[in-house]
Amino acid sequence: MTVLHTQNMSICFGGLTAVMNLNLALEDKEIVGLIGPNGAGKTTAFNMITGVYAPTSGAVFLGDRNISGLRPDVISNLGIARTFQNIRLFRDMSVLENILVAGHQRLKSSLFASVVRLPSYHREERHMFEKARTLLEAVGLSDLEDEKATSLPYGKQRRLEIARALATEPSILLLDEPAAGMNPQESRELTDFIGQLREKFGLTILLIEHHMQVVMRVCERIYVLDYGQTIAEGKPEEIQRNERVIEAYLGGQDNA
Ligand SMILES: Nc1ncnc2c1ncn2[C@@H]1O[C@H](COP(=O)(O)OP(=O)(O)OP(=O)(O)O)[C@@H](O)[C@H]1O
Repeated sequence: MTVLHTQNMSICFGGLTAVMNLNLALEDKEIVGLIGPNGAGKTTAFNMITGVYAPTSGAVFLGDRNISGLRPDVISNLGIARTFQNIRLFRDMSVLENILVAGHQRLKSSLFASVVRLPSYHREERHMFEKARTLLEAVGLSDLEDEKATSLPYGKQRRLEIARALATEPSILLLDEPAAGMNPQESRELTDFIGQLREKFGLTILLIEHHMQVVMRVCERIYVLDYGQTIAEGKPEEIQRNERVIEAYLGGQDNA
């Protein structure tokens, strides 16, 4: 079952077509890679799927619903979450507080209930703490809940960022270069972690990544962009053999 697809999704910035006629489909619980050289249009594709930009032409569908151009918060509420290339944590907050803030959008209590602290709000708040702790346990950060977010080692900050995205209770998770800046040990752990996330949270995952070992190990299917155009789509072994891909991208990478 296709859970998300784009239909000839395109965007122009002035004279530059950053993404042209992208037809990408995610099947339920698939892990799919989106790769390509710098400036190929990968993050821009994420930005259109998550409502940061509206496509200039074409559309994004979540199930049967056309979500093109909806606001990012609306799209997040519909179950699409993302992480960013540069880690975006609340630097001075603890690990637990970072999760609590992210889960806030799922609160049902009214402003009035929270301001006068009605029992219903207390119940919901307690539930929020329980959920945040369950999430931290699931991503292996339980013992660090009181640490300042930025005091964590890099790999753990990435995990926390992913946990923050999960706090919005998504069904689809978009990861933008999660292995960026990681050492080989951390990126091996990340590969396993992404696989576990799908199982634990029943997620469909779309992954932008330059680290080819991570992509080839974790993705079941891969789309390759170059100058905004889709130059290949297929299984990892097909992509590795594809001449156009090798020429455009893999050939220039020493970690391919
Ligand atoms: N808001 C914008 N205004 C103008 N040009 C933009 C804007 N956003 C992206 N671009 C351009 O669109 C193209 C695609 O950029 P994008 O960031 O999507 O590439 P990418 O594949 O994610 O690259 P990288 O791997 O380096 O992150 C680039 O030429 C970029 O300069």
